Amino acid sequence: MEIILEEKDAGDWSYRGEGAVNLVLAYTGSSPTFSGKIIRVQKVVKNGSMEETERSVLSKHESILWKDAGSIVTSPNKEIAEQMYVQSVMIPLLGSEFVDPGVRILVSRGFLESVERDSLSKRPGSRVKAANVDCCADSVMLMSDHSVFPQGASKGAPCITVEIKPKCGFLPSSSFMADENAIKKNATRFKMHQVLKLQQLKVQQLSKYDPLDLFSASRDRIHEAINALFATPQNNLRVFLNGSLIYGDLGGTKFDEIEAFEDHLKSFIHEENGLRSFVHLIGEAILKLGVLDRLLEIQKLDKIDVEGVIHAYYDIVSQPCKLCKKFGENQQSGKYSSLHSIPVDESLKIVRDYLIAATAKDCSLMISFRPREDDDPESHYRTICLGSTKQRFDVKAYFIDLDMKPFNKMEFYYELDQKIVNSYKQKVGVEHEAANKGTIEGYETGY
Ligand SMILES: O=P(O)(O)O[C@@H]1[C@@H](OP(=O)(O)O)[C@H](OP(=O)(O)O)[C@H](O)[C@H](OP(=O)(O)O)[C@H]1OP(=O)(O)O
Ligand SMILES: Nc1ncnc2c1ncn2[C@@H]1O[C@H](COP(=O)(O)OP(=O)(O)OP(=O)(O)O)[C@@H](O)[C@H]1O
Ligand SMILES: [Zn+2]
Repeated sequence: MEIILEEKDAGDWSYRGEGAVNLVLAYTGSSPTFSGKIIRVQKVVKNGSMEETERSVLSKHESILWKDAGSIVTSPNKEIAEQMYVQSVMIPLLGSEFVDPGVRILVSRGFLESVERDSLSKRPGSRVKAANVDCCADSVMLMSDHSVFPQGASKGAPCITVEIKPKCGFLPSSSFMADENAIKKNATRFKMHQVLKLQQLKVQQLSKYDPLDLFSASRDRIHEAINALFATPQNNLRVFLNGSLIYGDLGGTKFDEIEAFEDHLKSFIHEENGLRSFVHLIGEAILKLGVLDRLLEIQKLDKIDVEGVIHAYYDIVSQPCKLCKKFGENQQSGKYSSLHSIPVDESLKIVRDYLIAATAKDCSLMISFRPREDDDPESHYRTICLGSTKQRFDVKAYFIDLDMKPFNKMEFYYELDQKIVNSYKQKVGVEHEAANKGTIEGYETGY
């Protein structure tokens, strides 16, 4: 008989955290079916009207875009289409080892309403303001809780999990980028976006993290990236001990005291400088599992940058290209005309690849460690040895949030990109001016 979560079951699920699109709840009850599991519950934007047709099917253009990708298009509703996207698009690219596609389970409206009520006090105000639980959904995604190891052997051993949102790990080199945006070839999207986020008060300080370091495959640079993530975790780093947050910001909870975090590490890493060793442990896991290499390749499916892709988008939606119109006939007959003269299948591939890359630029990675004792039975996990203490750890890694990015976000993507590069150029311009002024003033006062 198919399981349906009803209102009476809601008390067994407790708020874990959320992103922009999903609320995540962990199971706290005693049923073996759900032990060690979480559910991802879709949210719906507040004041945004969602038509019934929008909920149940892909848009017309999405159906064309994904027509050859497994059964995404024939899925009976959007939730199943999302799951098919992970199965038919992301797993073949990322490999199945690090992806848990999850299963959908049915829920009643009463369950969702109850979950919404119970989690309200734990949710951050900004997220509550932006979206509610989508109480009209009829299913949620059930997945393993990747912040713990499944119960079994080594039961009772502590588990530490680090969650990293690596963001885009390469610099674009597309010739379709406007000359005045050449700065994009030298400054990462992450670094530039930080400037805009600071202006918009979305972050309190500029992050020290550089995604190019994390993806570099160089041990020292990876350590540098992880240290920077600890210095400015924002939404790029979280650490869990046995499923509970101990460092970083999740939902309404925030832990940013590095000393308190190091105290937690003491029971896990038998060394004074636990943080340094933990950073090494994460670095070894990234290198040994090779888990970021494939992700980077998928991110690089964004070959021509949004400044090129947007032209293909207008051809697909059969609208006059707003960019070519804005920048005039010269540009139209210039470098963008080649994009406007390709067959529609090629335009579709360009946009499809861009959206797949967008998923890979936005997902997160959860890497878990559990100490292994010499007399522990054989483990099917990979093992990492920490050089400094000679301790051995089981390690596992999973990507989370491999959601399909909506086709109708393309114009938004282009506009956000321009906003990011403009605010960064402005900042760099102001700094140059200030530096020049300083030199001139120094020159003047020096004589
Ligand atoms: O555009 P970006 O790079 O800011 O990424 C968005 C994320 O912002 P970030 O910069 O990581 O804080 C953003 O994360 P937050 O809400 O800021 O935690 C979302 O992940 C968003 O994706 P979606 O709307 O949930 O599909 C992300 O949007 P997509 O670009 O992945 O669609
Ligand atoms: N399978 C899982 N196991 C453990 N924790 C999870 C799992 N899936 C999600 N989480 C936790 O819940 C948080 C929110 O989940 P998720 O990133 O899927 O939400 P989202 O709304 O899709 O995010 P985004 O804003 O990036 O689109 C994650 O940052 C992570 O801490
Ligand atoms: Zn154009």
